[in-house]
Amino acid sequence: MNKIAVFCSASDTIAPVFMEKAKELGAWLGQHHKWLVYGGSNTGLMEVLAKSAKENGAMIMGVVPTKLEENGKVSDLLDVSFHSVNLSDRKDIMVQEAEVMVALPGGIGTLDEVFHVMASCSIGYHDKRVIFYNIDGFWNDLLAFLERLEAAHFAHRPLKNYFEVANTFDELTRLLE
Ligand SMILES: Nc1ncnc2c1ncn2[C@@H]1O[C@H](COP(=O)(O)O)[C@@H](O)[C@H]1O
Repeated sequence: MNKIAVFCSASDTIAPVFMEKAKELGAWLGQHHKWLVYGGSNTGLMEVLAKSAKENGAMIMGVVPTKLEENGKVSDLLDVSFHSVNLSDRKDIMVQEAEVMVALPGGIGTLDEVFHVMASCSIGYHDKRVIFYNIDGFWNDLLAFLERLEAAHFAHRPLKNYFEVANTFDELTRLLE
């Protein structure tokens, strides 16, 4: 896969382990000549990831909503930028541009992106998957909840059709190669 979207936290105050793992992924993207497609913000895991990716040779595509521009939060690292009107068309552009989406730890913005991709896949808009990068078991509770809702027949097809889980960096890179 060549174009990889990453959803991840915009927060600067999360635990250092998440920053380190984002940096490691960024370096891998660069060393393997990938395109990073992401939210284009200059904060949190997004900036750490993009900086490391760029330093290692990746091309950086940011999908930037107008609000982010108005608030002066756009990263200087972008090689290509798409401008979106809001968060809804931003997600569509990211899905359209990337071949796969990786979910690093994040908050409601990241959750919104993950569920958008899985829901739009579930009704046939695309066949792209989310990979949950489960750093330090960050996604365990959400994955358990998804299992519960599937066991109670709230899923129309097996949810494993829409996502994969990488518990280690090696597992993640194997899925991305
Ligand atoms: N206001 C936002 N700034 C940057 N990125 C955003 C914003 N709202 C949604 N996003 C997207 O969601 C995540 C970051 O949001 P978190 O709530 O910190 O998880 C990121 O992937 C952005 O593309």
